[in-house]
Amino acid sequence: MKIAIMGAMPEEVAPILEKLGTYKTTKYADNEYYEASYKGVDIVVAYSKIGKVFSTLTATTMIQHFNCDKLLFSGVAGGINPSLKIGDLIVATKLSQHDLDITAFGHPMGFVPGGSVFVEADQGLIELSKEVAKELGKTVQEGIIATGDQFVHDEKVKENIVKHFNADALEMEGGSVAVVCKSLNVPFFILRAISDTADTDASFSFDEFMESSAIISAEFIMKMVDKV
Ligand SMILES: Nc1ncnc2c(CN3C[C@H](CSc4cnccn4)[C@@H](O)C3)c[nH]c12
Repeated sequence: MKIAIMGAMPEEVAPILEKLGTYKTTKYADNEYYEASYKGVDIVVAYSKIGKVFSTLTATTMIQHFNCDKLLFSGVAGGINPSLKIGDLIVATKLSQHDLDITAFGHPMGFVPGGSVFVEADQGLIELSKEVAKELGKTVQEGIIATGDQFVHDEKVKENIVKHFNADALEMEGGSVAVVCKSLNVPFFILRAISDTADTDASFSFDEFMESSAIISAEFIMKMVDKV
C-alpha cells in the first residue's frame, strides 16, 4: 500500500514532513514530491499549490506517477456552518465545485454532463477517522465541503453556496481532488481545520490561524496513517 498525503500550501504539509523526519525529494511537473516510509507504510507527500487546477495535477500525479492507492488531504478551510469554530475539524462526506456553472443550459450549479454535483468520500476512511477521533477524545464534524477557485470573504457568496450545496465548509482544492480520485478509483479522505469563517474578516482570521489550524489537521491525519 502507498498513501498519498496532500495539502495545497507549504504550511499544510510542513507538520507532516516534520513528523516524517527524513524523506526523498523528487521534482516532477513543476512541483516537488516527498517520499518516505513511516512506521512501515510507504508515503508520498506534496502540496499542490492553490486551486482546483494545481490540486488536480498533484492528485493525478500522486496516483498515476507515484502509484498511491489511497489519498488523504490535510489542510484548512473556511467555516460556513455556525457550529464550526476556528480550529475545529471537518471531514468531508461529499464535495462539490461551487463555481462550476452552466445553469444557462438548465443544469444545476456544480453540474456538467458526465459529472455529478457531489462526489462522495470513502466511507471506510471516514469510519477510520471516527475511531481516531474517539481515541484522541476529539470531536470531528462530518459535512459537505464546497470547492471553488476563489478565497471567499463575503457573506453573500457564503449564502449562495449554502443555497446551492448546503455546504458546511469551503476551500479551493477538495472538490477537484475528489473528482480525480473517483475517476481513478482511489479511496480518498479530505480533512480540514477551520481557519476563518469566509466573511469580511476572513483574510485577517486566515493569517492569524492558518498555521495552527494546519497543524491540528496534520496531527490528526498522521494518527489516521497509524491505522490505515
Ligand atoms: N475563506 C476561504 N475561502 C477559500 N478557501 C479557504 C481556505 C482553504 N485554502 C487556503 C488557501 C486560501 S487562498 C490563499 C492565498 N494566498 C495566501 C493564503 N491563502 C487555499 O489553498 C484554500 C481557508 N479559508 C478559505
